[in-house]
Amino acid sequence: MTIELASAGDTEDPAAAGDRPSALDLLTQQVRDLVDAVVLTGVPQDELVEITAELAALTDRLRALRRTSRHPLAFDPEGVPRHAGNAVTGSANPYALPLVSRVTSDGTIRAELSFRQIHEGPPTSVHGGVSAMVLDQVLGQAVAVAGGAGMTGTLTLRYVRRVPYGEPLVATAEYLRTEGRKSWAEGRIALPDGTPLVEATGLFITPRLWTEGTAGSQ
Ligand SMILES: CCCCCCCCCCCCCC(=O)SCCNC(=O)CCNC(=O)[C@H](O)C(C)(C)COP(=O)(O)OP(=O)(O)OC[C@H]1O[C@@H](n2cnc3c(N)ncnc32)[C@H](O)[C@@H]1OP(=O)(O)O
Repeated sequence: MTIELASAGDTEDPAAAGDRPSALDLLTQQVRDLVDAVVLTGVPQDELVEITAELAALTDRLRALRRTSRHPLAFDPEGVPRHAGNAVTGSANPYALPLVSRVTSDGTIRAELSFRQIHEGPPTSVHGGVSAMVLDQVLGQAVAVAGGAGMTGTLTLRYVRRVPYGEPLVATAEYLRTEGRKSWAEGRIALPDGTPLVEATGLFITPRLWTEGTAGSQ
């Protein structure tokens, strides 16, 4: 198999890399696959011991050279914040789904997603905190695209129906209004036919420090 990689240095600038995955993106996806495999594995104990030793060696190889800075925050042409290290969207963060959002013609943030078994809370259902994390992100993106980027002040959720994993779902969010440094948004995780599973409203506050010219240093 030939894998066409983004060229060296592109990892810091997704726009420059185009649609080609970087080596770091591929590593990250491999680790996600690994995590899924760990949750579902049924291999015998002695095999688990051997695999653990191999993973420990790989972990040491990755630690041989450590980043000294965070992944940078950038904005795509639609104004959606992109951050490779983000816990929900990060292309370089194995913990992230990753969630890929776009802005629709009416300004709605829309992301198609599918949770996995690693997101399980109650048996056969997605953990409520994981749903909250996704909604925090898309609501935050909605206010950011509208020009009111901020930190979450409050996030209110209504869990309407159980959220399944392994099925296609849609997360959407709309900017509502701004008063001073406060902006509000609402959103939901729904089935593809629009049936709501979790609904959310959120207040996002642009920290005083950001308005004083130190954005991104928090
Ligand atoms: C530019 C780059 C942007 C990048 C963004 C990418 C986004 C991507 C999407 C990411 C999405 C994920 C996002 C995440 O995960 S954000 C992570 C989760 N949230 C936090 O960690 C926030 C922690 N808190 C703070 O940093 C500060 O307390 C903030 C910034 C919120 C306010 O501290 P600041 O010193 O600036 O404000 P102030 O004290 O002068 O108060 C101002 C006004 O606000 C009112 N108030 C204050 N707090 C609350 C509250 N909790 N609920 C309701 N109201 C609150 C207050 O009464 C006052 O009202 P009024 O008296 O004026 O009426």
